[in-house]
Amino acid sequence: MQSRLVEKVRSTLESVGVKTPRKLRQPKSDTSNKDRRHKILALVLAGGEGGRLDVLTEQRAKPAIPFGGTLRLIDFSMSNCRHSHLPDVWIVEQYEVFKLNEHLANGRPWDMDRTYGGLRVLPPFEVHDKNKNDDDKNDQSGSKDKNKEKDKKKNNNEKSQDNDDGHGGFATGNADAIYRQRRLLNDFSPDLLLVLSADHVYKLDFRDVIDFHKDHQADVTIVTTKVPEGDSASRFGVVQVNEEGRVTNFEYKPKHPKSDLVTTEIIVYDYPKLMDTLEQLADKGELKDYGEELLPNLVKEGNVWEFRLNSYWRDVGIPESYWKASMDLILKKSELHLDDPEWPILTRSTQRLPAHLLDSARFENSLISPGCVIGGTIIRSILGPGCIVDAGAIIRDSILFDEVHVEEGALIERAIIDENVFIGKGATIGVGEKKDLTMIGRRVQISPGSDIPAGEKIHPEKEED
Ligand SMILES: Nc1ncnc2c1ncn2[C@@H]1O[C@H](COP(=O)(O)OP(=O)(O)O[C@H]2O[C@H](CO)[C@@H](O)[C@H](O)[C@H]2O)[C@@H](O)[C@H]1O
Repeated sequence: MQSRLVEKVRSTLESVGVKTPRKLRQPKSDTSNKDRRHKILALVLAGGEGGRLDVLTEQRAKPAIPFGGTLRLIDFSMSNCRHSHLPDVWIVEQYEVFKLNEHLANGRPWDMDRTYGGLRVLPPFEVHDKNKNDDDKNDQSGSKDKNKEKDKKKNNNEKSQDNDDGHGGFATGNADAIYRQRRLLNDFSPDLLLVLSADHVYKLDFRDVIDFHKDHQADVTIVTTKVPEGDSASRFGVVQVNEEGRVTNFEYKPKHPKSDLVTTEIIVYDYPKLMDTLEQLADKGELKDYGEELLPNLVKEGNVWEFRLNSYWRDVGIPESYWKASMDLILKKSELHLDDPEWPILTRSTQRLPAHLLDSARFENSLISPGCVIGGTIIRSILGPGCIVDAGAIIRDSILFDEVHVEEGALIERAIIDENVFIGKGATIGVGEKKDLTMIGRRVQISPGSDIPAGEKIHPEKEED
């Protein structure tokens, strides 16, 4: 009744040329779990080591890396889930969980901290190991066959770190990570599983992909995009499609890509089909990443479709692409439009005072986060919360994470400086002919007058006890 009235108001307004707000437009399909025909679960894979990001992921999970000063990488998948009104979002974790969990704050930044549904974090876990218990009993009874039993146990462990039928333990890739959580997933029993990574910069209404998937009665829908400008298709899953949009070929990071169409790591699966396939593959051997066995197998079966994303999408899994996407925030602001009031990228931010820009400060096209105190010169750079840049220091084409202190006379060029770094008076970082990015890990102290040449990577200092 109410919706008919809303529809009438909307059509009257639009008939006289008034653009109606999103709230009044026709609602998209109902993704609420009350619709038993399509129970949808979003699964965000956030447990990879992200080793290609070098010193930035030595002490934190890739999804928890800062982006644009105040955001973290996982904010993009989380905000897209929230704005797409997905009722259940689960996060699969494994590597460096503490900082990530602190940021997730039980889902509060995305209004997902609910009693029923909302955010659920899936850490790696151990389950009952019958072999282990039997061994312990034998040990206690002082059996003469102790060594024989130990050998048996060793062989079992070599098979995998898991137990009984493969639940739990640490995953060897992201397909394996999904399969290891199958008990919880099966209990929830979704019809569709939306699998996302947590290291991409984009905005997308997942309801459009889900509608497409249902319309095509697909086994799998892969969101694809043209390989981003200046990037190489070889570091992605590369797909070929026919004229109706069916995926005809999938190659995992091929040396010689046959197309410029790549997967965005946004994939909708028919859940029973996914589990059947994982089950079959697990029987044959290790599951590893889904690009290695899972997707190629499903594509061969012939019911995998592409949903083309034509708007901004960037994978930021290597330093160069992370740096470029960060610079896009400054140089291509309108393309990304991160402060769209209808689709804001939400985050858990700490309370800070506004940035304090001193008389001596000079700026060119930069992003300065709250809590900064700036006396120096900042050119095309991004500063996270709480940075201090003393008068006479110059920062150019660089990214500083939280709480970096740059002293007077220091010069920083084309560098990524992690949180809590101190850069002493007159030090130079990344200055020279070489174009390679310079990266300084967390808590590193650069002494006054030091020269850190372009391309250098300095490992983070160990956490204090
Ligand atoms: N053990 C684990 N537990 C939980 N999460 C984990 C995990 N291992 C990795 N992940 C997560 O999975 C996501 C993707 O992982 P990577 O960034 O390592 O893969 P990559 O982007 O190279 O390939 C990816 O994208 C290409 C498509 O371009 C696919 O073909 C390929 O299978 C896929 O890994 C990340 O968000 C990561 O945190």
